[in-house]
Amino acid sequence: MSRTTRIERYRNIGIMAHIDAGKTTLTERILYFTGRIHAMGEVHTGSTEMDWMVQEKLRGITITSAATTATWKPMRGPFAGLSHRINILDTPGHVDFTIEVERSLRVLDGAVAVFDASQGVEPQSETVWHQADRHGVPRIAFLNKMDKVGADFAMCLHSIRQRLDANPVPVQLPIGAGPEFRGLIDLLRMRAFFFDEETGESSEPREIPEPLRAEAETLRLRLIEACAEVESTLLQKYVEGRLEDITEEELELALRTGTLQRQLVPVLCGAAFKNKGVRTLLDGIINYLPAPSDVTRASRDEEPLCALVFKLMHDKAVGSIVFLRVYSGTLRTGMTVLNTRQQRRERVGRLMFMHANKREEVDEVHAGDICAALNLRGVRTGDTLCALEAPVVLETLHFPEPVIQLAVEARSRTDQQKMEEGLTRLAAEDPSLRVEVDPETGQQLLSGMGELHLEIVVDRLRTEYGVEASVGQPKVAWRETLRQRVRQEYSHIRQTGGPGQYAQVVMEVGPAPRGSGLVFVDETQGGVIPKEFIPAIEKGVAGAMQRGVLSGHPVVDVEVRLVDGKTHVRDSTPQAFTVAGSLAFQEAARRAGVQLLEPVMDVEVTTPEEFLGDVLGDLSARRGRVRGMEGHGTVRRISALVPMASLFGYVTSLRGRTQGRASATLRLATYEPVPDALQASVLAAAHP
Ligand SMILES: Nc1nc2c(ncn2[C@@H]2O[C@H](COP(=O)(O)OP(=O)(O)OP(=O)(O)O)[C@@H](O)[C@H]2O)c(=O)[nH]1
Repeated sequence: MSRTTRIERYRNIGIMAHIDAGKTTLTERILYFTGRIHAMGEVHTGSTEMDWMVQEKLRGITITSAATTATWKPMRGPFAGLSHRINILDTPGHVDFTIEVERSLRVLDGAVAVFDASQGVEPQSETVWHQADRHGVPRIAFLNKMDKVGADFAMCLHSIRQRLDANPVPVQLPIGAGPEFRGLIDLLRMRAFFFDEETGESSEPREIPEPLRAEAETLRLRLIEACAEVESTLLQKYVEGRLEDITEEELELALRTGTLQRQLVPVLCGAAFKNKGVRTLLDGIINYLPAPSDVTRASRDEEPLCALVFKLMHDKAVGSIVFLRVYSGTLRTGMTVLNTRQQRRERVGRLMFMHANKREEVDEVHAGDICAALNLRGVRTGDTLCALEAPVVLETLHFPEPVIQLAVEARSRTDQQKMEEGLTRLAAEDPSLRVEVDPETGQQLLSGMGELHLEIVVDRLRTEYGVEASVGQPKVAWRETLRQRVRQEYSHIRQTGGPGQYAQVVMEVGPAPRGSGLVFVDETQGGVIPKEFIPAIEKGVAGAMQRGVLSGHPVVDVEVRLVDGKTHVRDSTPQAFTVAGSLAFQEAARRAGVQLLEPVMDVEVTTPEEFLGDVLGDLSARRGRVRGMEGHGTVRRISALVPMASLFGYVTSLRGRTQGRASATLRLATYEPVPDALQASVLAAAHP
């Protein structure tokens, strides 16, 4: 099957938002308007097409970023009347699932940021916005819930400017707000549209209502100014005062250029729930967000294949599903490709497009496509698949560090096996979940991004794998690092019976800056240790760091300088040097002194003013340091740094003390040294 839609007419987009801003409802309406589904699901009845996993239905929140495809012909703008293909990557709004946001951002070309118009920018949208900044993703903003009491267009623009440091440029002005939200003024055409209350469809264009004329004109001028900063021809007309010569097309194109260059963010609004503003948003997606060919020049079908694996999923019926974004070339079933990261060849089995929980099988996919492949066995998230003759490695995904740990134990021997299998699959799907076995207790240890994250893993073990597990108390995922620099000599010599082992190393071991992991430098001279043994030594050090020295938690941020060593002609082997590296490091770490580090979270609490004192008192009792506070109406937003160790159950306790009216988001800010008294008690608990 050859390409059906030209690559210039693709839009690979994500929809990002704070939890409850209406992302699922909006996605659903988009699928409805683009003819993909015929019945509209409602989130509260648990029937939406995107939220298809059981837990998602039960909890009403979006966990998995499913990819889905839709077709849209914009009514107006430079692409009017042309059929476009929109691939939507759903991204969750909850902070415990940043990995999902991160992997979507890695493969999408543009995004719609959805805000609750009565709230403005909320903490999680801020986090996701900055993640998108890091990935250089062009965005448009959609102010949803304009029908809600308290919806405030001007407040939202202000908060986008202030909190996101962005340049919001409204292309619409709402007519009324809250229950009075009746229509939109199109600031490019300077016409008004009114909604049908039943269907949400807009009327024929009309005159702008007199009371809104002045505001519309001010905003249009603001729009022209923003476009003039992007396009010099517009600037000319603007400075010469020839505003009436500026055409709608010129403005559309300047808005597109400005969005692609990330100089501005077009702002649209509506109420997804009532179908209001969804069609104009779809037009906006096509008109302002980039095609794959705007982002990567080489994205052509004739180029050699290059694709990124951004997600793995296990499906009971078909087995492992690998989600791919094709950057260039064509991928066909039966083709052999190279997985450059794993250094192995893969034969491509079945290929398909995913429409939420339905699948469309195809025999080839092209540059720009987001698709799923079955039975690619050795593939991991972040791998690159490419043509055998043109190997490349794409930058992999950034996996967040886990902050908490949970021991789980199967209730029976048969469950044990099912649990191991289930955990292996869940960890393959979710690289932010780590699974290991506690060497002392033999229990499975799960490490993850937060309490909710691990709760869901345990829940999935039960519902998808039928495993009843006993779950321990969640613990902090501590880290160790070294207190000072030491010089360490170590000889590993075994010469009794059989082939001997001989390896001697001399290294300087000490702390390295936060976030550097292991910095290993070979400074040996004159070939005292042959080059082929150096990686073996590094492997030994890395293994010892992973196992930890005092508490069984990994050692991080260490510099190791290999300065000297000795070999034996017959008895020196890579294995002997790995052992020497490992034991030298352990000895050095003990002498240098181990400092326990703890994850410190960035906590953002939104609370009604009346609970402010109580919330602050509680944060300080939890060793929290308040960094900032701001108010919006009677609602206060507090930002604080709090150690993970004192945050267990925080969200539940916060709800309890504020009658369910305050909310909080937590994300890892940094690792900090643990106070000595606490370190002593953690170590005592590790070695009772
Ligand atoms: N008043 C009003 N409510 C809306 C609108 N859109 C969505 N909602 C409601 O807001 C709530 C949250 O909507 P969702 O679509 O689940 O939000 P979400 O952002 O997908 O939430 P998560 O998946 O949990 O991140 C639901 O109760 C919706 O019915 C709207 O336009 N107006």
